Amino acid sequence: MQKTQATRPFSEIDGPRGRPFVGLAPDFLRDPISVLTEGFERYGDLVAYPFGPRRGPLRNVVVAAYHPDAVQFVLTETERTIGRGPSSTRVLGEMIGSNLMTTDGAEWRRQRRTLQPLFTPRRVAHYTELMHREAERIATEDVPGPGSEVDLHLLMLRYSLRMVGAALFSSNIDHIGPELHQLIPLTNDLIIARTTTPVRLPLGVPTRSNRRFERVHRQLYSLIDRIIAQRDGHPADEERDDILTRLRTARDPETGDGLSSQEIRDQTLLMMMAGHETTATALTFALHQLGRYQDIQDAVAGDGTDGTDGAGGTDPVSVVDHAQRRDTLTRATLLETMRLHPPVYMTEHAATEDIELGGHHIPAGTALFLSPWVTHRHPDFWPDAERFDPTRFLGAQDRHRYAYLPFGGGPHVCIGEHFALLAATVLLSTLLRHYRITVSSSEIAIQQTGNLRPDEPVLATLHPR
Ligand code: HEM
Repeated sequence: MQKTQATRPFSEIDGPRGRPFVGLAPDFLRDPISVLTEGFERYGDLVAYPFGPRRGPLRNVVVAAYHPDAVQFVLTETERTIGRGPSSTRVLGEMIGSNLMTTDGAEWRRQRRTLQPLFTPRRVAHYTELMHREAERIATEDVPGPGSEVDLHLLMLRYSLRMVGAALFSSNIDHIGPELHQLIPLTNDLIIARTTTPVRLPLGVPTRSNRRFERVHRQLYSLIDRIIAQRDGHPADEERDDILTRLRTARDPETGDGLSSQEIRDQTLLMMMAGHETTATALTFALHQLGRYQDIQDAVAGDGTDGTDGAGGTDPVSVVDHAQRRDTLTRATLLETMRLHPPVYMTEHAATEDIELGGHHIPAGTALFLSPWVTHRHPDFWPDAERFDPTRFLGAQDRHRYAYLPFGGGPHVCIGEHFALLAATVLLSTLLRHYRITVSSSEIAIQQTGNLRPDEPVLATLHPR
């Protein structure tokens, strides 16, 4: 680390005191978004949060960086002086194996090199027709009837599961929906509990919590094995062009090595878990916002159909063509939704060497938090931050590149970003061409374990247009 004269010591980073011995751990486990937001409002761009004693050998102080300059530093230094949060990554690995989210260094680079070509915008565009087919099915087969009330989140989970199932396995995986939707929050809870426990016994020690952890781990793998076996057991009429086939034939461009079958299980399980719920959450919040703001909804419904799509078009365009365009109100609506409700509202990192961040010295080993939720509301970068205004994302934008990070950034940027945005754009366009949506409540109660998700059904009425 290059220390400048002005570098201030770690101990001078301000932050809440927390409770004796345990610091803010209980408050954080209960309501992380409030702890992060209040820390920023009170102490500013860099905040020290005690998660144990503030001093002594058991000291555990986590630093949250909210200013886009510091966000940029953390994300772009990743794989150099900054790595993943060690405990959460280790525990995630115990649950879902060795994959892009649980490795770093040379092993992660090898995996990323091999998988990256599967997720380029051009490659992902091949799935647009398939996404449109699944979106039409949702609009025509899954909405109970004209003027009926639906749970938007359930509907979006169904869409994103079908879409992920079709893209990953060319299979209809509707039948695993109930099991998976029960397993995802359970998995999150177990991972958080094991990450934050003061004494983490090896999984081989048969404590009650270890046995539960192992049981859920086995259930997840049994699920992925059943899906793969079901898919392989059905001969395809034509050559399949799904992600599983591509994983099986993918080669590391540097060494020519392929992935083992265990690695393929781990990566597909990760993609199913990482891609499915996050996309559904983004869509649920987007539809809910549009239910609140009917004028914006009408504009999005007309986007692409009346020649005023912001992309200079003058003819109505199909959902599939419209989804390929970048500067559209539909896409801007999704981006603005994820500004206010980023499905991944916080990420954890750690300094692997001594660094300087926000003018302070940070010793190696310190855990670092970034929070899209807080940075996306930073008043210096987002005027009138609480206002839902998709036009922020239309046309030329000269804001700080790291003031917006729903998909992270730097080397570990979300590999599924283009896929998720495309799938969500297609669904939004399709559904709004069929229905006008009104919502029953102006707010969505939020559950914050793991990722963001609605805590209760998000009720809406779909009126045929
Ligand atoms: C709206 C939907 C999504 C959101 C908001 C989202 C968000 C994120 C974020 C913030 C990260 C960085 C995490 C970190 O730095 O610790 C990430 C990483 C990742 N995401 Fe996504 N994601 C979404 C959809 C998807 C989809 C559809 C897939 C898979 C097909 C996916 C697969 C991954 C993987 C594999 C990583 C790890 C990348 C690496 O470290 O190399 N995500 N995602």
